[in-house]
Amino acid sequence: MADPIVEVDDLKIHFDTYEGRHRVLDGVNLTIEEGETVALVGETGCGKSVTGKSIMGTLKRPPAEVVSGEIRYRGTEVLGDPEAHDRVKREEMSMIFQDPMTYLSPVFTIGDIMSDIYRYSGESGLSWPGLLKELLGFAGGDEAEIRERNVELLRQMEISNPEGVLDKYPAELSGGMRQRILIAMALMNEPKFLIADEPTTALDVTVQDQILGLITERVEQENLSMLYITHNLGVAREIADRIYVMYGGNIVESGPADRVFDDPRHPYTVGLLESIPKLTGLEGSGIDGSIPDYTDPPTGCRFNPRCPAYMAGECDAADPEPVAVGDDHEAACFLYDESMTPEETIAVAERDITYVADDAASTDDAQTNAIAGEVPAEDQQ
Ligand SMILES: Nc1ncnc2c1ncn2[C@@H]1O[C@H](COP(=O)(O)OP(=O)(O)OP(=O)(O)O)[C@@H](O)[C@H]1O
Ligand code: NI
Repeated sequence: MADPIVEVDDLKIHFDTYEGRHRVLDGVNLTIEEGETVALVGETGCGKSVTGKSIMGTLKRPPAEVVSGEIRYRGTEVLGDPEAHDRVKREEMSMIFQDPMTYLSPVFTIGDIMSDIYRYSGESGLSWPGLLKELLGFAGGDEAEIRERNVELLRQMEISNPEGVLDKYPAELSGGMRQRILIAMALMNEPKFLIADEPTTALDVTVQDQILGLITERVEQENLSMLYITHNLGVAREIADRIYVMYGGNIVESGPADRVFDDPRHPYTVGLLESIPKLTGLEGSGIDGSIPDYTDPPTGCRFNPRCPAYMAGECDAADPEPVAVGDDHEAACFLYDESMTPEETIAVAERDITYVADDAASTDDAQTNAIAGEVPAEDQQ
């Protein structure tokens, strides 16, 4: 096993709002190893972005409050040490987002914005040309060389007319082009670790694949480690070495991508996967209940009100700890205990977890029982 690059340990994040206290992250544990691509999946509102922002150090505190936990980057605790976090962020991490327009100022050209990023990085004490020299091994650092470097970055993103694009304003470019530019910018500081938060969700289907291809190509070529946040289970399976499934602010299941998809053990994961064919076939159906109310979450396992394998007196009494259900495969569920063999856990999953059959998907009853949430709607885009 490679060394961990990022470790999240018992992360609890609450938000104080006028509606009350939102107990969102409820003890998240997550590890990303060197060179590994990890996908974080789950319905809308389950806490994926809050987790990503916590790791990136961009969560605003307040309203967010760290109730417990540690985040270690190559062994250095950063959650409680903003200076260390800033340094790591500047030198090693980058993030790409769903909506590039939020991060591209409309009044500057792409070339200007890219230059600004160098200047911002320069706040660490190095001048812009100095930083370039330092980071990119440039001998000089005059305007022409910097422009040259920007052109090269855009070319890596398969932008065919990089010179022209540098002189354009963000609004003059397509969504896909803007996302390519944002990825190029994210790679400017030569990060070692990338967080991608739904980077293709806002794009046309045909463009989604191209962007995903560009990201995975860069990740492979530069040997980056990546946390990829998505609703789209197909994408997660395609790109991830390991998957973390999140529900209501908890990691409910984790493991190698193939294992989690082929042998899901947590009732939530089972429902999530079963809801895919339904959703691609039937628009708007199969949606049931909702994620927990974070101001008043269910006691015990937060999934218990929606769970087909719910056991009264157990699931509502205590928080389930992750249990090994296979090789490097864990589920946080009272159906399993550590003494079981992987085969026994499969038998339990098959016996105790039953969702409504697909052919009943159009009835009201199925709608209240099936698990779908927003996941498939996003998959359809
Ligand atoms: N700034 C905030 N103030 C108050 N509550 C917040 C704030 N940010 C997030 N939350 C709470 O955290 C929950 C999880 O948000 P998060 O953005 O992490 O979900 P997500 O899994 O990324 O969803 P999506 O797939 O829609 O992006 C939200 O439902 C909301 O209740
Ligand atoms: Ni999100």
